[in-house]
Amino acid sequence: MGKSIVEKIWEKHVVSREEGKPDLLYIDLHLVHEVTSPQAFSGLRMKNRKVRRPDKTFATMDHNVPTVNRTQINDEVALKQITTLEKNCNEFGITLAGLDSPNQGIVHVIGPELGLTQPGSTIVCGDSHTSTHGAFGALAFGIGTSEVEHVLATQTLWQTKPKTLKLQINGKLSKGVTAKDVILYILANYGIRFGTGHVIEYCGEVIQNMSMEERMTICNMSIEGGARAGLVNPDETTFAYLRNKEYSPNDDKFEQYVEYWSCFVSDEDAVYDRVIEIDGYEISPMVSWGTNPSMTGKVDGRIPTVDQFDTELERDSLRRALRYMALEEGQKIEDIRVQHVFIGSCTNSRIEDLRSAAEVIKGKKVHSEVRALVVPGSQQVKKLAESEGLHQIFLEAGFEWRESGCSMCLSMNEDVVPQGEHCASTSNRNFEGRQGAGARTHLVSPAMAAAAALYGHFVDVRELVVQEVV
Ligand SMILES: CC(C)[C@H](C(=O)O)[C@@H](O)C(=O)O
Ligand code: SF4
Repeated sequence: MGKSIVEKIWEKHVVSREEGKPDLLYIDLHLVHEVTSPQAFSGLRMKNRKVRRPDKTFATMDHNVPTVNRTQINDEVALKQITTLEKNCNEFGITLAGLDSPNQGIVHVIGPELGLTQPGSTIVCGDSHTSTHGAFGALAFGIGTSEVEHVLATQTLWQTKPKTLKLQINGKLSKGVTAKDVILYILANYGIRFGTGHVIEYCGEVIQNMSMEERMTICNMSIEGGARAGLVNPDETTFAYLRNKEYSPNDDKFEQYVEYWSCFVSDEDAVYDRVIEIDGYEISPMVSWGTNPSMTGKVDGRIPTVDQFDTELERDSLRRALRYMALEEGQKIEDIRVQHVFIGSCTNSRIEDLRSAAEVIKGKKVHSEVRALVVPGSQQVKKLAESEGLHQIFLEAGFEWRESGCSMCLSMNEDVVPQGEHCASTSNRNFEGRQGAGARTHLVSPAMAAAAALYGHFVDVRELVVQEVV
């Protein structure tokens, strides 16, 4: 019987196994950020322990860094977390991409772009969106702060073997439909719990045709479907991306690595605990209208009505979400007005995301009632975008062009959506208060966010594409 990539990576990393207990897994890469690491380092210090593999540990600061005047940190908690991370990295000998580093950025953007994220490896970080790295065929998952301490001290982690879910996306995507729409469509159709206890293996023609950045967007949001992680089998696209990255294997060893990485690809006859198939042609540009990522619909559709649901629980959760969002049941999604647009986050802040938004707004102006921000995922993305002149396109249209970080994805810095206002956001979570107390988030693709910035409400980006051709 064949094996799936998850089983192959797992078997390669088990250090110790005992009947009835979780397995002890070896961890190849531990990524660290300022929010979930302070107590872990304090724990080490109290027990007088060292970091076992500082060379397999890499840190950056992203969650609460300012995106303007980066050296001027006004928030006390943020300042404390940032200086604590600097001190900890210094003391424990860990490489840090700090605020003055050209490699600084959102932890899930910089791992891949530096070539730290590699196929067949186990990757952890005290952050739920670690699933992003699965795009490279790595088993990558978020861990809690006590586990961060365990990994720092031992380079291993106790884990129960997850179940496997094969999610095959057949056919092609229509023009104007992006990776973000694919994952939002999946969440809209299967809910926020369908992946519980599983690692999702994304495959099929749509995934094969995607760039690494698109695959990252999909794997990133696996966690919103409850999954432990999400991944894609490594292929030529993966290997091409990894060539010449700072921490990728050198040229002379690269082919050997490609051979090694290829061993992890799922066997044709691999068996999965669950299989889901969807059709790429069915997917439209999507907009979330509610307070979790599954409360999402097609841009040319309507918000559901209460009588469409069978149980009182579902009807209640719809009513509650609509009350928070100040929207009506049955309302047309295109009629939802937005006052803010945020292009950024580990879901959609890479160069292809910025290019796709820039293409929509080029030569046009942001609507007079909209405030729009672009926050590149990393300093490298920012620099590349500037070398292509994308920042000019954004600035001329009336967008603000910021420094890299998590920013308005969770508003731990000063980038906050005011109470009661709506934001078209390329991030991954739309929970109550996520972008500020009383803020109302709508999850969309970068192209859809850009279009909303121009019109002040949601518009079907496919129609813009068609109009331009005509
Ligand atoms: C701060 C961190 C623990 C958190 C996470 O784990 O996801 C954050 O990144 C988020 O997106 O909500
Ligand atoms: S960008 Fe958002 S989702 Fe990603 S790590 Fe930062 S806060 Fe979490």
